[in-house]
Amino acid sequence: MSILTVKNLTKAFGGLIANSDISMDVKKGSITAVIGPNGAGKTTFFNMVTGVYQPTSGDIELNGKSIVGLKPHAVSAKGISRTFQNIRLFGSMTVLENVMVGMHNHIKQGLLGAVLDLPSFKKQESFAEQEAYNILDYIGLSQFTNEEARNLSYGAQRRLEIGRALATRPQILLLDEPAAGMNPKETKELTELIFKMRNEFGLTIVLIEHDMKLVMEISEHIIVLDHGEKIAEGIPEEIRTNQKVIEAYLGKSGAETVS
Ligand SMILES: Nc1ncnc2c1ncn2[C@@H]1O[C@H](COP(=O)(O)OP(=O)(O)OP(=O)(O)O)[C@@H](O)[C@H]1O
Repeated sequence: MSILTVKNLTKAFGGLIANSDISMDVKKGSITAVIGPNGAGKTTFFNMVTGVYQPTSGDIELNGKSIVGLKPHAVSAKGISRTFQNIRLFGSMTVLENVMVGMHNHIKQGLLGAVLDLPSFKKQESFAEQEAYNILDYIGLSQFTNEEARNLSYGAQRRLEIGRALATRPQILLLDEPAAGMNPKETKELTELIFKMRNEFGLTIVLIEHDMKLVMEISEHIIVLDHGEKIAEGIPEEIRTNQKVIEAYLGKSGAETVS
C-alpha cells in the first residue's frame, strides 16, 4: 500500500527546473532511497514533501490526501518528519531537551498551560520527559542525556537528530544524507538503527544518500534523479546495472569505459 504518492511534481526557481514532473509511490513500511549526482534535485524534493517549498505544479499525497499547501509544522503534525543534510541541533541545549523539542506537536496545552501552571500541563510534560528518555535509550544515547548536544561526536549528533524526528511520532521519516561524515563503525550502527526503526515501528523511511554501499545494502526501492528528472527506479540490482544511471554518475564517456 502506498503511504506517499507524488504526482507530476515540478519545482522551478526562476528559469532553473530543480524538479521536473516527478512521480513516485512510496510503500508503507518500506525503505526507499533517493539518489543522484550533486544538484540532481534531491533536497528540493524533500523540501517540497515537508512543506518548506511549495511545488510549482503537481501533487503530494499522504495516505491519499493532498498535503500541498501545508506549512512544515503542519506536515510534521500529519506524520512526516525529517533530518537535515547539515545537522540542525540546538547545540547549547542538552541531549534530552533536543528530543523534547520534537514533542511540542503533541503536548496539547502550550504556553497558557505552562503560564497557568496547570496540573494537566505538568502531567503531560513529565510524560513527554519519560518518552524522551525512552527515545534516547532506543537510539543508544541515554548515557549523554544531560550533555550539551554540541559536545557529542558527529555520529552521535546525527543519531540525536533522528531521535528528535522520532519524537514527533512520524509515519514517514525522511533522512537527508544520514551517513555523511560518519566513519565505517558509525555507518554500520546507523544501518542497524534504520532497520530497527522500520522493523519495530513499521516506520516508512526515505533517505537521500551518497554512500552507495549503504544505499545498496539498505534500500528496497531506489529512485534516481538527474538534472531534476527521475531517470530510473527499481530494486538495487536493477539500479546498479542501469545504463542511464551509470551515465548520470560517470558521464557518458566514463560509462563507455566501464562497460
Ligand atoms: N532556494 C533555491 N533557489 C534557487 N535555486 C535552488 C534553490 N534550492 C536549490 N536550488 C537549485 O536547484 C538545484 C537542485 O538542488 P538540490 O539541492 O535539490 O540538489 P541535490 O540533489 O540535493 O544536491 P546535493 O547532492 O549536492 O545536495 C541546484 O541547481 C540548486 O542550485
